[in-house]
Amino acid sequence: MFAQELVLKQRTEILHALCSSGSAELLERVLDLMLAQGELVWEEYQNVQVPGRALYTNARHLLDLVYTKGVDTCEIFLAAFKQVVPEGQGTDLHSSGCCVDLEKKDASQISATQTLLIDRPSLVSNLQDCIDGALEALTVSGNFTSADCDDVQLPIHTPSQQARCLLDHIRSKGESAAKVVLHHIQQQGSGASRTQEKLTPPKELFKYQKKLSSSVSAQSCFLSTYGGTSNMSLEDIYTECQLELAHECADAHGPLHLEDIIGAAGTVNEEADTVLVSGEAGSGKSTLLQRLHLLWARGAALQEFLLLFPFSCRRLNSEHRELSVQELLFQHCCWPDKEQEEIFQFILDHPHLTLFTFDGLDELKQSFSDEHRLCCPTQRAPVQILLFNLLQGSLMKGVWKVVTSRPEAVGPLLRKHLRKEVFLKALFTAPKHPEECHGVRLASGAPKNSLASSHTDRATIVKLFEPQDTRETSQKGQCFGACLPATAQQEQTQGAEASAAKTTNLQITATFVSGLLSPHHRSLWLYCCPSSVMEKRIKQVSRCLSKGMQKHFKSIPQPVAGEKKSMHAMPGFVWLIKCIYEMQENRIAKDAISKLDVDHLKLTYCDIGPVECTALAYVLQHLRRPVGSSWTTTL
Ligand SMILES: Nc1ncnc2c1ncn2[C@@H]1O[C@H](COP(=O)(O)OP(=O)(O)OP(=O)(O)O)[C@@H](O)[C@H]1O
Repeated sequence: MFAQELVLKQRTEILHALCSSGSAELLERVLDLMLAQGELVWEEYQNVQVPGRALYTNARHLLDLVYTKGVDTCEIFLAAFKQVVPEGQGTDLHSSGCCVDLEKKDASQISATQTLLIDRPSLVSNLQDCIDGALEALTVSGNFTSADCDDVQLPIHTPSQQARCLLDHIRSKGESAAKVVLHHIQQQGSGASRTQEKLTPPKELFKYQKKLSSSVSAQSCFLSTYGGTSNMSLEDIYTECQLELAHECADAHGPLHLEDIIGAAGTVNEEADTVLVSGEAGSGKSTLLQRLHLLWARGAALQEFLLLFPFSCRRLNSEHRELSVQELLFQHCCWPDKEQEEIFQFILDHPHLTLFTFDGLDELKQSFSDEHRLCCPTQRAPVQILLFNLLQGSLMKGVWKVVTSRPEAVGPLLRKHLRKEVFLKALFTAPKHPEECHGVRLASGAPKNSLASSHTDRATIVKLFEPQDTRETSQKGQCFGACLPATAQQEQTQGAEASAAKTTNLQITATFVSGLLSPHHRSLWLYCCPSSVMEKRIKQVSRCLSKGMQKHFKSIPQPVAGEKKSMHAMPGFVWLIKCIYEMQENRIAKDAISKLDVDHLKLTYCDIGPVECTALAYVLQHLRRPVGSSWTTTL
């Protein structure tokens, strides 16, 4: 009760101490402390701090509020008052000995938005020195508009009021804005001292940053299915994956998150700037990178980087010109409309604000070598040489690089240039929507066609591919088409209404099963069915594939007079070819293709990638006339 009485009895003195200077600073600092302690909720704070109202009125309002909230709040108020108002300013409160100590709450386990509240008093003081930089970072990341900046920078605001106003705006912007500003303040504390520089990006850089992030966002918001036949929103299907540091690390607590890929945990070489994300085939490396790109472009992660340049090693293979790093960045990722030199110079001057990602190092035609050294960013060289020099840091030292690869493609030569390595482990994760097979990994670290673990209940896998309605058999029919007996074909007709997504899933399953039937994997079946049954199934499937092919060939229209007979490979044909390839039985390939009688096979517009090419080569080598004067393959 004592604290409450003091607030009442010393009201005049408290008001005088807080307001007599005419500046709102003391009152605002008391409010900061009370917010940080959780003694005032946001609405109460706003009710006290009414802009344009007399300072004394605001202070009176606070005293009324504190008094009505009770003795605990009064104690916290008095503690805040003592901390803010210098001793001997007309009150006896400093000697009253009635108040509690203000606690510093633990901000390590909470969100960035909560941290802004809990650390408000110190953030207000830290921000005063870097308001401009913080506003720039918030604008560049797309969290603040120029109107927000104008609000903060109103000439009537003192520097501390600008800081408070900025924090208040961030509250309405959410977690990503809070992270940006916290990171910025942290950089000013540690990063700025590292470089002893003030960040002054040229105007044109902001425009370029905007163009780059919108192009990265557009590239990364859809994910192709593994079969490459359709696109789905990454946001809808993305499932968190399991990451693990390659090296034991004392400071790693709890699961690793996407952003930890760039974090300090697991660092083995402080001097290196390249992080390797390794994982088996199909474990989700490209998808993870795509997710990182999308989060960055939307301002939700990696906001410490102003620029992010995504590269695909597969695509780099087809770049046959010699390029400089500048040309590589601008021609392969995003072209600056103006001031290219100025923008590139900014990147060179602030390498730690740029991130390069290279997806699929294992797909690069050349394996990593550090023989050909290059350190001049304007010197031209083959792109592989540029890439190797970027990874080892002889070019663009200080720029962060994240590279993904299957583990077998990373040798000791590259390993010595790695800052750290993170393993991507596949998870058995249920998809967000039952009809999607995305997000389902069948085995951690297993090859695509081994059983796309013993810990998994087989029924779970089967269930994931099950259609959700009663037309189950009919949809199976879609997948195996001509392979089924007449009754099933009837059902297939009904199944034609089933969605394309389900068909794709079933096709992937069938391709997967074909792989399991290959001589290499056949032994795996022995755990679940006797070999006589297996043999029967293999015959059945090869008959089905052969029939499927014949049916396809029969549908090829006869040539018009005077023209060669030609066939356009349709997705169904390519799928059958892939199944035959997966089965790895020459006999089936030979049998299936023996009756193909066309002079011209067109492969345009049917999504032929490296996997499809390999499968086509495997099967088409058995053509009766594989290369002939009348044979043309258009790719
Ligand atoms: N996190 C995820 N959430 C949902 N689906 C995913 C996820 N990761 C992967 N997938 C699915 O698995 C497929 C294969 O993933 P991805 O291409 O990323 O693997 P990868 O490790 O890069 O394979 P590779 O080594 O063959 O290049 C994707 O097309 C996608 O359908």
